[in-house]
This record gives sequence, structure tokens and C-alpha cells, in this order.
Amino acid sequence: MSAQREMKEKNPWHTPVTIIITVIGVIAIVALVTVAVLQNRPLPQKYKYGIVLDAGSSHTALYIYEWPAEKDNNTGRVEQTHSCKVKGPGISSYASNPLKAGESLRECMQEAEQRVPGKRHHETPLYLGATAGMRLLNMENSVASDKVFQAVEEALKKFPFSYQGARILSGQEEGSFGWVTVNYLDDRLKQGLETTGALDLGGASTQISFVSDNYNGSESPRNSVTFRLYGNDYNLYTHSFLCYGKDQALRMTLAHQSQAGPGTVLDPCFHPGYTETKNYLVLYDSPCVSDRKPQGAPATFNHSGNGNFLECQKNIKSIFDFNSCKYSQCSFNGVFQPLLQGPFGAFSAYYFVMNFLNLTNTSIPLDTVKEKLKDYCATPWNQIRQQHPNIKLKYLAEYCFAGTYILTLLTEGYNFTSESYSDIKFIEKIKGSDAGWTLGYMLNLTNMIPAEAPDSPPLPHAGYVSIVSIIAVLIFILFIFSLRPLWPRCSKHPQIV
Ligand SMILES: Nc1ccn([C@@H]2O[C@H](COP(=O)(O)OP(=O)(O)OP(=O)(O)O)[C@@H](O)[C@H]2O)c(=O)n1
Ligand SMILES: [Ca+2]
Repeated sequence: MSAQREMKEKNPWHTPVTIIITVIGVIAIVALVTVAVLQNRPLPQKYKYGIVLDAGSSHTALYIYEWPAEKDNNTGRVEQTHSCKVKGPGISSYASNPLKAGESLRECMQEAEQRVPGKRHHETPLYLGATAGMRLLNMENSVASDKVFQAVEEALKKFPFSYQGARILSGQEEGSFGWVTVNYLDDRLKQGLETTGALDLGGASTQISFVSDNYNGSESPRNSVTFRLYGNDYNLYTHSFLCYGKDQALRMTLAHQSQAGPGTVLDPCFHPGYTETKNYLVLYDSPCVSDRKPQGAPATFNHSGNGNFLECQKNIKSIFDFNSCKYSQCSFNGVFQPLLQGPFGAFSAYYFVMNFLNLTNTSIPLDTVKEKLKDYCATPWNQIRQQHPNIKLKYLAEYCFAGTYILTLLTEGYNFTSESYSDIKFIEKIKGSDAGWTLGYMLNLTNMIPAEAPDSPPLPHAGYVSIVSIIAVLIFILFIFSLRPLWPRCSKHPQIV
């Protein structure tokens, strides 16, 4: 018994000095780590907001973007939190009743008022950008387009946001901001990775934008846009084809066919059994076709389908000029285009159409895609209607044309081949945000992408805390060892006295 007590008394860790040192040391480490954690804890997130209205030719959509308030220009953090599709047609369709254009936006704007926290309203920038529909209206009747903008402006100013103006985007802006959006959302800009090209198909115009190594902008300066983003220089090729959006391309194809003579148009791009009476005035009411209006045409014509993919493709090709090119290489209509390069994201109507047709998988060989489309076009209209009772008839009737147009534009127009077709991805959203020009437009106008790479802390928060803790423990152990002379002597084999 007494020998055991002796051993206990001689245990060096049980001397008062070491116990006090240990307690003080533990308290010091806990204090140090707590201070480090508290000091560096991310502050409770506060968000800022931005609103962009995309006034397209076929419809207007409102997008709300959100980003952490303290990280305005710190990369890849802006996200779309809400979108609202305005009921009715695009604002350019209200040329004869501009007030209605303003009114049409009210519902989505009220939704935005609900979605953005009240105390942020006054500092939330609100932009409206109009694209090809307003470009065409402006060409046709600039007084009418000014009136539409006036009405839209008055309607938007009634809301508590920071209204930043409504304007028509140039084709270059539309194309290049779409490219910025896609590459920003994919985190390609910040990391200086190979970029993704952008293909946007709207109702009235279409854009192609990509970076190509063999293009420095000198051959066709009007197709060149340069950006310096996060310390990298980009020389972007971009072109917008006015009138080559899905709806205007359909008009041009129809106009081409109706030149054969008034009466009935038997259209291979529409399903067998499809038949509608259409108005010549409506068909030719666009600067894209107005010069082709036949003389002395009757008021209406009968538009019927016979569903033939190859014939449809032939008709569609007739709206492209593949012959004139004063550059080293062209896409079509004498427009310069450098060699295609890299992956491409194809969005808007590219996605709507190919998604409907179940053809978004581009690893399917192009020939198989064409076969499937051929079968789809040949399917009787009655059967199509029965299979898709919930799809808007106007869209439904046009998917055969639209699919054929998309393949023709990509392969004959932009020169994608059976091989490079698989470089295209049909996309709707990237990480929850819609692909389109709106996000890139807002990032640009709010200076949210810095020209130079931002300074970032060398370590993430968790790494920092771990390193501080490990170092603190090491210092403590060293401290204990430095006190060795104070340790009471201990012997390995305590002797029984
Ligand atoms: N589910 C849908 C939705 C739209 N569309 C078609 O897609 C085109 C509209 O594409 P969008 O990108 O919305 O065009 P806008 O932005 O309105 O037009 P633009 O960019 O030319 O101004 C229209 O032809 C419309 O018929 C479709 O086929 N299926
Ligand atoms: Ca568009």
C-alpha cells in the first residue's frame, strides 16, 4: 500500500507547477483559437440585387440577380434568383398602342417588388435592353419605336428601383454579353480557362460568338470585341444576323415559297395535314421580307404542310447567300467568320426546339439526328397534336421547321461538321441562371468583373483556422518542454524506501 502511494506522489505530471502550466496553456490555446475563429468568421450574408428586363422580339422576361453585398467584384458570385415571363408578345408588337407595352410589364415588376427586400429597392439597378424586335421596328418606324420606349420608361419609373434606362442593344453587345454570361457562370473567366463559344437563337436575330486563335480582329474589325477580364485579354469574334431568328427566318422561307404565285403554299417544313389560312399583309409586315412582297397578291393564302425534311432544308437554304465572300472565309451573306474553335453553348430557341424534339444529346451522330427529324416532319399533324395536347399550337406547328432551320444554320451557315457538331451543348441554364445576354449586360454595367485578377486571401477560412490551431498546440508543447528544468525529478524504477 505505502509503495503505491509513494509512486503516485512521485508522478511528475501531478506536481502543482505542471498542473498550473497545463491549465494556463489549455486556456491560452482555447482563447487563441476562439479569437481566430471569431475574428475571421464570415459576416452574416447581406445581398445586393440587380434587375434586367430582356425585351426580345417574341416576349419580354425579367431576371433578378443577387450577390453577397461585401463581394461586389469578387468573381462568380452573381446568381439569378428569380425570373418572370411577361404575358403577351414582345414590346415591339405594341407599336400601334405603346401604352400597352408599358402596362404589360407591370405584373412582373410587381413580382420583383415582392422578391427584392424592401430596404434594397432604392439601390437596386433596373435595366431594360431590347433586341431584334425593336431593332426592326426602329428601322421601319423610328417614331413608333421611340414611343414604345417612352411608354416603357414611364411604366418602369413608377417602381421604387434605381432605373438605369431602356435601350436597344447592338448585335455585337447581344452576342458578346451572351458569351460573357456563359463563361462567367462556368467560372472560366476567373480561372483563365479555354472559353466556351455562345450561340443564341432568338425570334428575330441570331448570334454567334467565340474566341478563335487564328483571329486577331484585323480581317473584319466590326466582328471584333475585346475584353480584359480578371487579368486576361480576350479577342472575341461575334456576329449577329438580323432576320435570322427563328420567326423571321420562317417568314423569309415562306416569302420565298409564296413567290411561286399566289394561292396555296404547300410547305415541306410543316406536317402533312396541317392547313391554315394566312394573311399576306401579316407575312410581309417586316423589313426582313417587305421587299419581296408580290405585286397584286390577294389578301390571304392557304398554308398547308407536306412534311418533307429534305425539301424543307432546300427551301431554308434559299434564304442564305453562300456565294459572296470578300474575306478569307465566310459563314454566309458575305459575313467573315474565322475557324470554329472550342466547345459551344447553344441556348434560347436552340434549346427550346432541340429539347422539344428530344435532340439535345449531341453525341448522337448528325446523320441520325437528321433521320429522326425527317421522321418527325413526316408525322401527320393530327397525330402530333394528339401527342402534345398541352403545347401552344403555334410553337407545335413550327418545330419541324425550327429543327430543320437549326441544323441548316449550324452546318451550312456556321460550318459545323459531323465531328464538330458534338462540340455543341444545347443548354438552358448554367448553375441555376438562364443562359442569355442579360447577366453579362448587368455585370458589365455595374463593373462587376474587374479587369485585373482580384487579390484573394491565400488560405480559405477553414485552412486558416486549422493552421492557427496546429501552430498553437506546437508552441504549447515546446513551452512545456522548455520548462523541463522545473519538472520534478522522476526515476523510471521508483525504489521502495
Ligand atoms: N417553348 C418555346 C418557347 C419559344 N419558342 C420559340 O423560340 C423563339 C423565341 O426565342 P427567344 O429566345 O425567346 O427570342 P426573343 O428573345 O424574343 O427574340 P430576339 O432575341 O430575336 O429579340 C420564338 O420563335 C418562339 O416561337 C419555342 O419554339 N418554344
Ligand atoms: Ca433573345
